[in-house]
Amino acid sequence: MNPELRREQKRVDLVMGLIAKEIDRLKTETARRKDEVIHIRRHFWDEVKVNTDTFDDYLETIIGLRQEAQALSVSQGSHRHAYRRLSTLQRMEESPYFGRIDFTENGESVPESFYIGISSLTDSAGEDFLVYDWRAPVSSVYYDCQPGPAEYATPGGAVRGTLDGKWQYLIRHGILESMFDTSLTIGDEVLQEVLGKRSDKQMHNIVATIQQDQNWIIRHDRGRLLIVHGAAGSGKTSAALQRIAYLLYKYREYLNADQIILFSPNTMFSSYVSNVLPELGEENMQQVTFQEYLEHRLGHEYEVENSFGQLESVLSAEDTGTKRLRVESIRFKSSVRFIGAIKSYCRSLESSGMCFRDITFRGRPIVTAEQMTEQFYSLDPALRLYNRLEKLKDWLLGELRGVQKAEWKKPWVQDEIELLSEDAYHKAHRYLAGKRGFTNEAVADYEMEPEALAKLMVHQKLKPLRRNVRAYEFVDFGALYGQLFHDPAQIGKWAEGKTPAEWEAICRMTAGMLEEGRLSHEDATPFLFLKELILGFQSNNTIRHVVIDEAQDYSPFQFEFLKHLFPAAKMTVLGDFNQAIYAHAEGRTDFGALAGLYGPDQTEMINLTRSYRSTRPIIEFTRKLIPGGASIIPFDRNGDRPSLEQVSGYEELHSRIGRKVEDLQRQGHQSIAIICQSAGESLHAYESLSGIDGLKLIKNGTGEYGQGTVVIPSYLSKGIEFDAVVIYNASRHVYGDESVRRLFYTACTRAMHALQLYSVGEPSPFLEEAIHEGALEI
Ligand SMILES: Nc1ncnc2c1ncn2[C@@H]1O[C@H](COP(=O)(O)OP(=O)(O)OP(=O)(O)O)[C@@H](O)[C@H]1O
Repeated sequence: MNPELRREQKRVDLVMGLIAKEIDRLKTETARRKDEVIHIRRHFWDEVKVNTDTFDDYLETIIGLRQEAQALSVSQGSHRHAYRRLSTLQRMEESPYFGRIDFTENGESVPESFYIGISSLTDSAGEDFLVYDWRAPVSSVYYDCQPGPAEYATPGGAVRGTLDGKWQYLIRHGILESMFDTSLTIGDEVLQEVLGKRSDKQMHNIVATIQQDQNWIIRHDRGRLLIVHGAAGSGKTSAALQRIAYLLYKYREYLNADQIILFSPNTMFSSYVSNVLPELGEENMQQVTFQEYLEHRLGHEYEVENSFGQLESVLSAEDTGTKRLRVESIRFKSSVRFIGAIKSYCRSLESSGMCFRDITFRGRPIVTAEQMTEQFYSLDPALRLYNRLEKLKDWLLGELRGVQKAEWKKPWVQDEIELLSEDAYHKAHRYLAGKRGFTNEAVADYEMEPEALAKLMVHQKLKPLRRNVRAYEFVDFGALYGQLFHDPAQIGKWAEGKTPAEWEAICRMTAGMLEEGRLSHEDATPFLFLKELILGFQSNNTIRHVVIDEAQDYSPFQFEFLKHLFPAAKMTVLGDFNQAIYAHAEGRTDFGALAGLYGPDQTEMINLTRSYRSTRPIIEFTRKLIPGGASIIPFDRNGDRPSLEQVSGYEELHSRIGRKVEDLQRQGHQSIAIICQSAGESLHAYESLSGIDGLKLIKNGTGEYGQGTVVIPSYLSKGIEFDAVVIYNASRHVYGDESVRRLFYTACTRAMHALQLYSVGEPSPFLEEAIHEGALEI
């Protein structure tokens, strides 16, 4: 061992010793805190005397309860805090730090060494930092600067000085295996090693090798909207997750993980990325898919198609006319123009056109839709729709009180009373006794008046109606949305005459679906938008950051919607238009239109062009599949050239894939994906390849990303990666239409180390350039 390594190993030993001591202390502390929590929970009610006899007793009970709950919450908080620190230190036990900078601050004569790791660590006196958190202000020098003049921002202003040198450390279980002088580029050696590893079933943090442009994204902190457009594998998801960790660190006093929400493309992706923040000692942010959100808000009234269903219906449409109609419908209903049309429609509802539902009781209408319309439009027209609906709601509740008065003497009430079960009868007795002031012990003394019971009976029967009125169920949103499509010419005017060519047919198609209780994916967001415009947006003010991954898949409509939904939040949007697989994005190549969301002053954009996921030969191939692909820069990692085998039929295809998978497994690839275009093709492939050991079929709704060999539809493979990818059938028949080019590109870019394509018959025209230029072995 050379003297420098020996010296550095000594330091590692010192730090490891401190970590071990701190871990011991925290183990004792977490055990103690845990006991404390269990004790408080177990004896919670022993400590609180519940007495509500007098107001003072009641008050004392409440105060006692509060104190106990507070003690429990403090203990739980301390336990959580100690436990999290313990987990972080246990991770640091594997590798206490990964980098070092020597920085001489202006005015000082000797450089100071800063060691950088996943979290800070001070000496036992708590005075000197032995390790700096990668998110600390000074650590940005490590990611951003080359030797020479350097500076970093702190809350107190910029600190200037000279960066004298920069090192990368490879420490495993306390042993310093190597250290590199990385003054010029950050750890290409280490990056090589990290990227050359086999994939894992969960994504890992990249803090040891964050690149300069990624660091810019992570630390960017100006304006409302940050847009990242980056090539496949350029680290967008990684940068987004480390950015969340950074924000949680920087604003730890005001921000917690629950105030950040990540919109992910599907639930499998959510599970795939859920490890990164805990690995960095942070709690996970909230994760949701847009579909989950839609379903949550739309309830069960409609059968709501999901985005994959929409894609499948376009992919599998046999007849070109139906397909064109659907694509046109999707594109128009996702556009900013349609948002404008819906807003105009809403304004028109201020003077006429509201749709209501009759309120019926015991089979007959007690307030009709016509009465509601009359009442609604008799209200002050200066009031907003929502305020008028509130007034209408109060009026309806009044009408229900009138019904109650009118009904209690009717014979049906007596009939119902006679049918009451004993239990229900006693319940009513207890309830009325309580209302008359009888205490629990004296309930038996109360003699129930028949009149009170009859009134109670009617009151109970009307309860669901009152609940529905309070929830604005009397507004017929389905009819309101459907009405939009009754007069194709009117919406044309609102959309400034820019409706699609087959607009009338689209209107008929939409109205038909709504009547059948179905809501297509492209209608779901506009439907909800209309509802919210009328009822007032149910916004969420607690969320401070919204991160949208795979953002090319969101329509302008969805962005507008999210902006309204999270009015207090900043947004980070990450995507790649070369992977835009949905019909609404056809023809769109960048996020230019998004700048209008918060205005140019509040918007920052960055492009990532270097790609890390795949070997150089794979990237040299995939970038030939898309226009402008030449600007994608591969990270220099060796591997075999992707190869294409043309077969004459499915039988041959399946036997070749079987042999190839065996071969890949033998080479040690742990995750192998056979990627098909659609769900139908996946099922066919899965059934035909059943001879492959442990083969799994991934379907929409598969919640966990596992390892092994899988068959997966192209659109579900978004955002994730595999050691080796087999493209099931890259033929002209399957990937011949320009509309699926991006889908094909997405599928091919999932491969980290090996990529094999098969084609039954003539290969896809997308491959021509790659074949011509020798990027694909045939
Ligand atoms: N700086 C880095 N250091 C180490 N690994 C990195 C770095 N940047 C990216 N990677 C790795 O590259 C792979 C791709 O990263 P990621 O999934 O974040 O890219 P992406 O841009 O979101 O890709 P896509 O758009 O194709 O889904 C991951 O394995 C990630 O760990």
